[in-house]
Amino acid sequence: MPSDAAADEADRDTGPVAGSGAPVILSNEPGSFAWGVLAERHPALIQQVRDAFPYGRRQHDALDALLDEITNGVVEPLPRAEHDHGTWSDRGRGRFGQSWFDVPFLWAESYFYRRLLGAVEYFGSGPWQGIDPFAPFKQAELSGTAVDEELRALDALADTPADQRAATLLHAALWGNRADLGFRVTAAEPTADDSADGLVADDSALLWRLLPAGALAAIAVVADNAGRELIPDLVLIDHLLEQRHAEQVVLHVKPTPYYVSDATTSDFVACLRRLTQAPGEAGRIGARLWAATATGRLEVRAHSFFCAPLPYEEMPGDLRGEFEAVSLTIFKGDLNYRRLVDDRKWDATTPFADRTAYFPGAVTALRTLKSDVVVGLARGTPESLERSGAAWRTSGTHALIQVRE
Ligand SMILES: O=P(O)(O)OC[C@@]1(O)O[C@H](CO)[C@@H](O)[C@@H]1O
Repeated sequence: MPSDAAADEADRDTGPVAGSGAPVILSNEPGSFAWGVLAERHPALIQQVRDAFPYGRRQHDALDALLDEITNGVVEPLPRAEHDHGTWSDRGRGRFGQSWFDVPFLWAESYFYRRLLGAVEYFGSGPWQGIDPFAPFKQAELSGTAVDEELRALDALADTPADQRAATLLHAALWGNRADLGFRVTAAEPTADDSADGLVADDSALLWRLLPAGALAAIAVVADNAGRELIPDLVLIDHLLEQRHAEQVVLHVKPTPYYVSDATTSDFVACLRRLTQAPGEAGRIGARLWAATATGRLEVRAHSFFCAPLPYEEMPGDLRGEFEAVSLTIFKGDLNYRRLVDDRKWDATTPFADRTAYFPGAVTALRTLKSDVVVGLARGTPESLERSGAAWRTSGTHALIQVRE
């Protein structure tokens, strides 16, 4: 569990203040994507969590109160007794007392997950301490037959040439980002057909140029979802280590449950175990990764800033130092993208390099589009996507690979 001191530290040393010039995304436009998350997904999620555990009276009352607050009330501060009361008092200055719909979307979602964990006594000192309210959903996905099939498919890849395998594994990790259980609370899962021609930006050639085989670089991977996203991420990491694109990989996960399916250390362990227990190539990959953790070639870290409601431009000095120390950082997923470029209504052709100029080193985003923010598109692309009439920004049918050297 993160200490209050660590989170305080993360917030104190904040570096330059994040971008300006485009309006911050709020959730107060009925019918907008952000509005739907607060008005529909969050209440549905409270119900799902309530149904998934034999919680006691106190927890049911707390969930009722949270539901009432997010639908009819205003943002309330954390109770004084909470270990991170001070941290969130600072983060929430100017936000408490407002409607949840009128504060920045990124902040509201993040605080919602903190409050949900509070309601189920995740941070308490009693018997529910550390019980992940999303664990049943993550476990069901990880033990499902879809994962069996995905692991079996690795056998066919074992003998393909390394560059072809690299491209396939990169795409598997990219599209694995559709496997987001929060996204599935209300939206239908996109079908395989939806992804045909779905790349709106593809800097993969530059990515491989930055990672030549034999370069023995250190790489950071900022994970997103567990299960059907983290497994292809781990398979890609194994490939990078095996082919000596990287000598060391640091995998950054969340310190506490977040956005339903975001990967924590427990989820990393569960995914690695799933791989090692699989037959064939998947099992061999799992064994190699397990051994890599013991030698330090694969290291897992869980900085408190990964659950902060802030853009990465405001990252604390120690995390900045970690990214400075590697040759490339790969950010997985939609939330990481929102935090990387800042959750604002940017013109979609704003260069990705401009929005990430503050980042201390080369950076890559592998993301399926599941919220309104996007940058780095070629001129004319946003217009032609709009003409298609599809919900290309938010439905997970489109994806991007963006790189800044
Ligand atoms: O980071 P991820 O897992 O790719 O996506 C997180 C996400 O589902 O959560 C938010 C809605 O709750 C959206 O911004 C986004 O679609």
